[in-house]
Amino acid sequence: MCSDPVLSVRDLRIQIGRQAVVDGLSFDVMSGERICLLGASGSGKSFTANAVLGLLPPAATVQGSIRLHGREIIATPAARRINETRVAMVFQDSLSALNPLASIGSQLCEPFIRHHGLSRKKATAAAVALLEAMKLHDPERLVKRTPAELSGGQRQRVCIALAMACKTSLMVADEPTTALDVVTQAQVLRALREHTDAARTALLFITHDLHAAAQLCQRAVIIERGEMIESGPLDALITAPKHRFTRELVAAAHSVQPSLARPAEALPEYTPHDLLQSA
Ligand SMILES: Nc1ncnc2c1ncn2[C@@H]1O[C@H](COP(=O)(O)OP(=O)(O)OP(=O)(O)O)[C@@H](O)[C@H]1O
Repeated sequence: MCSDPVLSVRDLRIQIGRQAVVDGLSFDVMSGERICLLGASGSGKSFTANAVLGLLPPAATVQGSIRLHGREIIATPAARRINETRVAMVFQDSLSALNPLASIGSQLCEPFIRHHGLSRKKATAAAVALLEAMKLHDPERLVKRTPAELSGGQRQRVCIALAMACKTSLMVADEPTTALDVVTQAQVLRALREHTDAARTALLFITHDLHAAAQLCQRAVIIERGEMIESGPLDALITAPKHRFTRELVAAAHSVQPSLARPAEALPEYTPHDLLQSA
């Protein structure tokens, strides 16, 4: 891992009217690193993600600093970002993230054509190869379908493929597995892990789910009511949580799945059959 952060957030403050929804948040994401922003519902995770993406609502006032490769981007909305400061994104709702009227193929081709200058033919080949790498069955047929013709898990892997096609150095994934069943969650987390590893893409993973975070991330920033309460290597936070909220989070996660701290590399490849067998 190189020593310069890809993303550097300093004293981030976001207000909606008089309410502070993010209050003095600071953290770094290093090159190729996956970190999670972990907190309860309403703790300010999505506002932080949207500030990094340049997607804050007009009603929000923002202060502090967000640097991508050293360039200040806090006041630059997504639409005005240059190539070097673009951030790829994956959202919870894959159906609304994709254009319902356009084929999967035409949506996946767009970044290859627009940002990487490929011909339509080469872009289609690249799109098919990317879907194959996402372990999606029969990608040649899949590219001809529209989003509504796919399952939630297939669609979310298309969204990850779309984010990877943008070839940015940072990806933000906001609760990408929350709406999925456990088997599909594991597939999507594996796709995120393998592809960010392969492309050395840094990941800011937004979640309230410690299990999902433990499968994907090396480091965590824990927030409560818009403030950072604890941060560090995820393994250390799981084995020796310091803050009350982190302790509660770990205890609650252990109560549903005791083997929480398994390293990502050791995770089994779950199939529906395995889960049924172990039930
Ligand atoms: N449009 C809005 N106007 C005023 N306050 C808002 C608005 N949208 C969200 N909030 C408040 O901002 C705070 C942070 O919201 P945010 O969506 O960032 O939380 P979160 O941690 O992502 O929650 P979740 O896990 O439920 O998505 C919450 O207290 C929420 O009530």
